[in-house]
Amino acid sequence: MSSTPNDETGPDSSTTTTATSATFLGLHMSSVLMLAAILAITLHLVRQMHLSREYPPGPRGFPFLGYLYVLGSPDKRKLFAELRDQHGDIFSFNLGCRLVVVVNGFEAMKQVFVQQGNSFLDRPQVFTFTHVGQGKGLVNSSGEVWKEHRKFTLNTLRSLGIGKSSFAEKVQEELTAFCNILDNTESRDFDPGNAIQTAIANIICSIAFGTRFDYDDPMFVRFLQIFDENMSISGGTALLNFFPVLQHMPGDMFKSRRVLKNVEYVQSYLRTWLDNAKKRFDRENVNDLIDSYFKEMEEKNSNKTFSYDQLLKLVGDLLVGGTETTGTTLRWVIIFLVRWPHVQRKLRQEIDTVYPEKETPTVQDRRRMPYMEATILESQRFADIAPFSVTHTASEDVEVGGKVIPKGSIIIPNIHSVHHDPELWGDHDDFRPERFLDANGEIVRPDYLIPFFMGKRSCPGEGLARMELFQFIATILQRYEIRSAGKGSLPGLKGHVGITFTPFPYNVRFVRRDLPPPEEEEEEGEGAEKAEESNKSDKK
Ligand code: HEM
Repeated sequence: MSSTPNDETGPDSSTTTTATSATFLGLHMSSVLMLAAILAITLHLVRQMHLSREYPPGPRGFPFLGYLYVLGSPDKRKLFAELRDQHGDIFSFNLGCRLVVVVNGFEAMKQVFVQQGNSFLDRPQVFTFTHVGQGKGLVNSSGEVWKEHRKFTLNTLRSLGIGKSSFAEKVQEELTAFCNILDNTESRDFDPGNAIQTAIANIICSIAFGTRFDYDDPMFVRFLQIFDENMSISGGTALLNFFPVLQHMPGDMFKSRRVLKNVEYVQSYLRTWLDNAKKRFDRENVNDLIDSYFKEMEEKNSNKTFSYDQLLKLVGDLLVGGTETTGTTLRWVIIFLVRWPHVQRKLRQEIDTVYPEKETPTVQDRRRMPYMEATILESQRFADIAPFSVTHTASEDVEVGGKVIPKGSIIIPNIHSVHHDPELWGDHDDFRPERFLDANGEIVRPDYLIPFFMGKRSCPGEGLARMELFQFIATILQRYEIRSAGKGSLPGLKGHVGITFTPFPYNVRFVRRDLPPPEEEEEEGEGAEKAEESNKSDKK
């Protein structure tokens, strides 16, 4: 039955049959709903247009969906550079239900994360932080939980002597095990990735539990594999931060269920370590981070947020934060030393001068080794392993440069835009440690080198990482010459941009300096020339 204009007079019409009124009611309701939907969409669009004039400029994309193009972009470093050119240092775009604000360049970053830093300390309330990170521990928490756990972590790392000679011995112990692995390769092609990751994870384990694991311990190997898998697949779950409804899709298209299962596995593994530590806890004999935490819990100091679950997350955070980052940096350093062999040669000379009797390199000698220090700084700048740091949110509406960064928006600090800013560095695409040395060969470290980020939420592991990088590189180069793999194939400068920027797997050779070179090895000079030549044509 078709509707007539009369139908719209309403259900009171005396001649209307029951069927007609049902149809009429249905049509009436659907028209009302449609009108309401159109009105809501119009209001939303008008509001968005109005608000977007107040927000930092940028592409707005489709209604409700936002700037989807960013999701398909293979390298966000390039996309953000283009958007910065078009819209300025602070630009924004909508993505699903969120406004994303990207902060570029050193001055803008200082303004947001230092000068107005107190309003940008928190983590956004989105899938990554609320579901994967459970809003607990240190990396994923905000407010009081974050404040107390941050203070505890910094104090404990300090009291354990991180960055000082007492702890340097622990790092050296691990390096002995690591060098055994390299010795066993007998100068053959070898991918050092797994060994590096295990060594660095072991150092965090000594800090957390006072223990280390064998490189072939099956449980530890499995644990690290799960860790690794989550680093590589968790990028896919980022979509759920912007379109949370997708969490409820059947199957596991975004790998979120897999990521959460892995998190559960890691938690249960850590729980057994914690349970054991709890059993042997002796408040008079506190030697590691877990014991310090138990002691704080017992004494009920000012810490109101401490709990077993928070500790579990904190230990996981230190393992994630401290293993992937330092390990990835070391993997890049090895690539750079093979691709720029004159840098490797200079470093070996410096090491041999400071340690003529092949004494064990120790962190106290850092000041006597400016070229080493400069190479570490340049590697951190050039590799830029945390190109977008970790996302923050605004805890209130904040005005920056005449625009409003609204409460709850997702804020991306674009560290890459600083480390590869031609105005700051000039030849930013060249690997040149000398940029950190003055005319007297002394270190100059500009404050716009920010691999550990800036402000109150900067990396608490900086001291440990700098110590590890120094001791690993100095010890490796004292013992080996690192050469390209067979047939002179060079490890590449391209990698995967995820949470960190990681190199693709590669092989190199660690040739013992104290043994005669293997017979079929080409002379260093030959491979070195090839490498220098290749760098000219193979820019990052
Ligand atoms: C070369 C090595 C490292 C680099 C480049 C690095 C870089 C960073 C960056 C960029 C952040 C994010 C700051 C922010 O929230 O914006 C961060 C946070 C963090 N890092 Fe590191 N890191 C390194 C090593 C370490 C180590 C060795 C540890 C372990 C002790 C560690 C533990 C953490 C933790 C727990 C956080 C979260 C801090 C917070 O939310 O308050 N990192 N790191």
